[in-house]
Amino acid sequence: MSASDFVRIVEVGPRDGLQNEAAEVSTATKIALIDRLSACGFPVVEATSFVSPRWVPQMADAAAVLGGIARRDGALYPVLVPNEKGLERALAAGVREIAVFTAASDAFNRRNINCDIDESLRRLAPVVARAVADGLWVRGYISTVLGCPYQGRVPVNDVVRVVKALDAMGCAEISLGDTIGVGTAKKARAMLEACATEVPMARLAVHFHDTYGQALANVYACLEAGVRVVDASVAGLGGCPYAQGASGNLASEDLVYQLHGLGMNTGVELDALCDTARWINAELSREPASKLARIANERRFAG
Ligand SMILES: CC(C)(COP(=O)([O-])OP(=O)([O-])OC[C@H]1O[C@@H](n2cnc3c(N)ncnc32)[C@H](O)[C@@H]1OP(=O)([O-])[O-])[C@@H](O)C(=O)NCCC(=O)NCCSC(=O)C[C@@](C)(O)CC(=O)[O-]
Repeated sequence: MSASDFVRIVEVGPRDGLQNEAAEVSTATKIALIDRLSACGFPVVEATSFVSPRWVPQMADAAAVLGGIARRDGALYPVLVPNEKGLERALAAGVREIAVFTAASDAFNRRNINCDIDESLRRLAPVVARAVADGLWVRGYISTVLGCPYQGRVPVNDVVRVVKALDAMGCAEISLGDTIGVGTAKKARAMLEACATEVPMARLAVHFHDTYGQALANVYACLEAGVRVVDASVAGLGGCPYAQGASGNLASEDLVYQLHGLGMNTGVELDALCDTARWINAELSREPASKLARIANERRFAG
């Protein structure tokens, strides 16, 4: 990997991070979080999701959140969309970027979206087709790429099959999610490389949860394999409501520290990000899950 490479970080905290919070987070706090992350320089901030509020009540205010944010020129603000109803709501809210999602495991999909993989692909095809026809940027997520909380091991071929299906549908980017953070570096790299035999590496992203403390090592292995899009969540917020035991995402500030230390560019301002991590931790009355947010003078050794 070349030191000067740009790594595009997709900041998923306002969606993946907050969706699992038990206590209701106010719309004002969600808006302030997105605006602060925009100001840190993230090129992509996943803002919210237009899923069923019966399933994920925390995201019920999606339209109000989008209506309140200050969009930074050039930044993308995708939202999760599970079905045609979600797309209708997102379009009505003026969304220009969406993310659809499925999994490499039937068992997880049934808990998360109430259908198996094949049915999810049938449902998503018209959603993606319409979004692409309307000129929207569409990202596809695949959960459980390195293990499923219900099924256990997930064969790489099952991941590759779903990658091919999302690519054929028209997804511009496909994010490979280790939903429960069980992956290790060698397996993560092998899975990514298998996917890259079907879809160019430039259109693949990696999305690690840090449940087993492997996320940064997995990112490093995948950077060596050529990936340049990495998902992360400020303060390591997160966890999936339908994957018990899944801890937060890889913390954005720990990732930025790593990437800048490797000489890579992200466009993200680390001090402002650490301030934002401390701020959202205080708002949510949480202890920082990231290493960086615990350190007062993170800048001294950065870069
Ligand atoms: C997919 C469904 C809707 C199926 O849910 P269902 O119950 O099978 O669907 P339904 O069509 O029978 O709808 C049930 C009710 O929800 C309504 N509804 C239906 N759709 C919508 C919508 N879009 N917006 C608003 N309302 C909606 C619908 O109108 C109906 O309302 P009722 O008539 O009963 O009052 C549901 O299972 C769902 O919303 N699941 C989302 C779960 C979720 O958000 N999980 C977290 C995101 S995935 C994730 O975090 C992983 C990721 C991406 O980060 C990567 C990784 O780490 O792995």
